Formats: sequence, C-alpha cells, structure tokens
Amino acid sequence: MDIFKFGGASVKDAAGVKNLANIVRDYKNGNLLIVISAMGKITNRLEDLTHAYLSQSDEAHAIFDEIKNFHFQIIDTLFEGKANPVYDDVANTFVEIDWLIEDEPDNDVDYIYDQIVSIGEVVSTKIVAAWLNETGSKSLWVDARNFIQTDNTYKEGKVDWLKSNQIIQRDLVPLLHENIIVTQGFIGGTSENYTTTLGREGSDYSAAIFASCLNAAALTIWKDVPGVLNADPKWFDETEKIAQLSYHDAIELTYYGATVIHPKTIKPLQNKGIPLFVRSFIQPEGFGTAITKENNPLPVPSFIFKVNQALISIFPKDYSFIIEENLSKIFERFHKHKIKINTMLNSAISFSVSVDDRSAQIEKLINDLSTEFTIKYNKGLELVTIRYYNQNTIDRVTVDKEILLEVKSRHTCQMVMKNKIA
Ligand SMILES: Nc1ncnc2c1ncn2[C@@H]1O[C@H](COP(=O)(O)OP(=O)(O)O)[C@@H](O)[C@H]1O
Ligand SMILES: N[C@@H](CC(=O)OP(=O)(O)O)C(=O)O
Repeated sequence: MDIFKFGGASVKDAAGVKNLANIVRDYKNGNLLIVISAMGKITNRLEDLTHAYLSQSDEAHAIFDEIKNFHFQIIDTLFEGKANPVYDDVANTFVEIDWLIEDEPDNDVDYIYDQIVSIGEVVSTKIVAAWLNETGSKSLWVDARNFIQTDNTYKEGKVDWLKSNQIIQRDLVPLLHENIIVTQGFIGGTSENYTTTLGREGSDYSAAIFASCLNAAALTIWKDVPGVLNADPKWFDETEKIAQLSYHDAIELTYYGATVIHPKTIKPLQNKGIPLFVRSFIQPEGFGTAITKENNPLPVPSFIFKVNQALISIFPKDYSFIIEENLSKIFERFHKHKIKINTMLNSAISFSVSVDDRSAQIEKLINDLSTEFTIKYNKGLELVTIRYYNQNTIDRVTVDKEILLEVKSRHTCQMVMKNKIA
C-alpha cells in the first residue's frame, strides 16, 4: 500500500481538487491512503480568526464568514449546485466553531487554537472525499484524530506511537482493503477525545506516521515544484532538481530550513526504510525526487536561506569561560522561552546564536539572561546554509554582504550576514 500527501497548495481551489482526483484515478498499485492539509492558506486565516476571538475583536465573525465562503465557493464550483451531502457535512463542521466563538474565551489559549485551526483539515478532506466519490474513486473519509493519538500539549501534540500504531493496525487496516482512505494531516486526538495539532506544517509528519504504522511501500508528497531542488525557487532563479537524496541529507536540509518537507517527516520513514518521493502535482508524470537509504552525496551544493534573523551574543559578566556550567544555564533559558537556535558558535568568553527574530520572546530571554550575562543583539540579518559547499558557492551568496558569524563543518557552511553599507 501507498500513502499520498497533498498540501494546501495542491488543493487551493476547485481545479486543484480535480487535479488531485486525476492523480488518484491514475494510481493502480493497490491500497491507498491520502493525507490532505487545509486548502490554500486557510490555516493562516484560521489563526487570524483564533487571535480575533481571543482578543474579542469584532473582526472574528467577518474572518469566519470569509473562511466559510471560500470553502462553499469551491464546493459550488465542484458540484455546480447539485444536492450533495457535503454541503451539510461542511456546514455542520463550521457550526461547531460558531458555537465556540459565541462564548467568551477562557485562558487555555493553546487548546482554543487547536479546536479552531484544526477545522481547516477537517473541511478540506470532506470536500476531497466527496469529490473522489462523485468522480468514481470509491473513498472513505476517516478522522485522523481517532488514529493519531497525542498527549495534551496543545499546538505541539506529542505523538503516542505505541497507541497510535495499535489503533491504526486494529481499526484502519481493515478499512483499507475496500476503499481509498482520505484523512487529515496536522491533527491528532488526546485520550479524552480533544483535538490537538502537531505544529505548523505538520501534515508531512502525519503522512509519515501513517506510512510507518501501516508499513507502507512508499510515501509520495505532491508539491508545486518538480521535486527537491538545490534551493528554494522563490529565492533563486536557477535551481537544479536533486533526483536522489539520502535520508541523512534530507534531514540536514530540512532541519536547516528547506521548507519543502517538514523536518520531522524523515525519521519515521528512515527507521522503517520506507522511501519518500517528492513529485509535482503540476506535472505528475515526472519522476521527482526519491529520498532513500542510498548514501550518495548531493550532486550539487544546496542552499537554504532564512531571513529575519537575530544574532544574540552572550558574555558572562564575571569573565568565566563558556563551558559546561554557563552553557547549561544558557540552553535552559532558550528551552524555557521556546526559542530555537538556528546556528551557534562559542569562544572562550562569548556565545553567539542566530534565531528567528520574534521580538517579544527574545526580549523575555534577554531579560532573563541579563542578570548574569551581558547581551548584544543584532536584528534584520540573513542566515544562509550551504550543504556540500565550496568557495564558489560561498562567493556567490556573499556578494555585497558583511559576514557576522560563520560556522563550517565538513559538509555544511552557515553564515549570518547583513547587507554591506554602500
Ligand atoms: N529545496 C527546495 N526544493 C523545492 N522547493 C522548496 C525548497 N525549499 C523551499 N521550497 C519551497 O517549498 C514550496 C512547497 O511547499 P509548500 O508551499 O509549503 O507546499 P504545501 O502547501 O504543498 O505543503 C515550494 O513552492 C518552494 O518554494
Ligand atoms: N495546514 C497546516 C498543516 C500543513 O502541513 O499544511 P501544508 O501541507 O499546506 O504545509 C499548516 O498550514 O500549517
């Protein structure tokens, strides 16, 4: 059996849903489970709705109406106004949120976030399952929250692998023999049946969980690019497709920020030796990229850009070395304020890190550290990571840039830079 994952970009409109159905219709290799994300950028709008509701802004109802209209327009285009149970099914899902936002919010903001934001995936899968059935691909909508079991860390649910595996084996495997299964990415359920989400962009990870628990032959992620490229085409005019990538390189690239695949996706697949194919839903006949255990080095250097970086330099006030005790204090504070370090470098009495610039969090971190450390803080920077770098590639990305921090290992070079002042 195979797993297909379709992200928001592939189902951003009715034409996308039809294209998905064509890809599914052409699949002839046996049982299939499809994991789908929310349509287009709806998760961002659901986040806006959550914030509006939590701050009791008048905008909440207008945003929610816009979200509903967006989906009903897609349903209207697909079904051309013909009576189909999907209208009621989707309307009933929205009613749950109508009820929720009628009441005043309580303090559990992450819980509220998950109950609202998760409906993007619930609704998109209902629409796609209905369309597959309408066009002759016999499909069954299943609720991922019954299968992907998590703890109650709302917004970042931690997967209970043992329990999820047992339930998937017991309840999902029998359903696969008769239908194409359509389910949601990004969402899970707690033991008390509350909805959790697995972290933004988490649908790839969901697909990998299903692939692992079902011992799938392969996972295919359908994208708007021909496969994994050696750089994000949004930043680079000239990119090359990488036909084959090792699990190891895939983890490194995604960890450093190649947003084409969620970084947590690779491990479950690697652990079971399940290949991951990244293919284009625009040109489904293309081969895409195969991510497998084959350990060939990348044929070309790969670039990852992250903008909006802050460089924080930390110096012990008492001039003590940056060794175990100071390092553990510093890491403990980063952990406490949930700030992810993108790259780091230390000297005898300084420790520098580049992080995504989220001012409110960083301010709290700096306050917390400043009793014992002197802090210097630089904003508006870029971080470039080059996997399999050479001097040419470094020269190419550093034209007119001043390098503030550089970290090199055998295969990876990272530089934090700013524009040179003319
Ligand atoms: N190395 C890379 N190779 C291919 N695409 C990349 C790479 N790095 C970033 N991307 C970006 O990832 C995008 C696809 O991801 P995304 O828009 O999140 O899709 P989806 O909604 O299907 O999850 C591409 O359009 C591309 O801009
Ligand atoms: N819809 C969720 C989960 C996800 O992974 O979406 P996508 O597959 O479109 O990146 C999000 O936007 O975070």
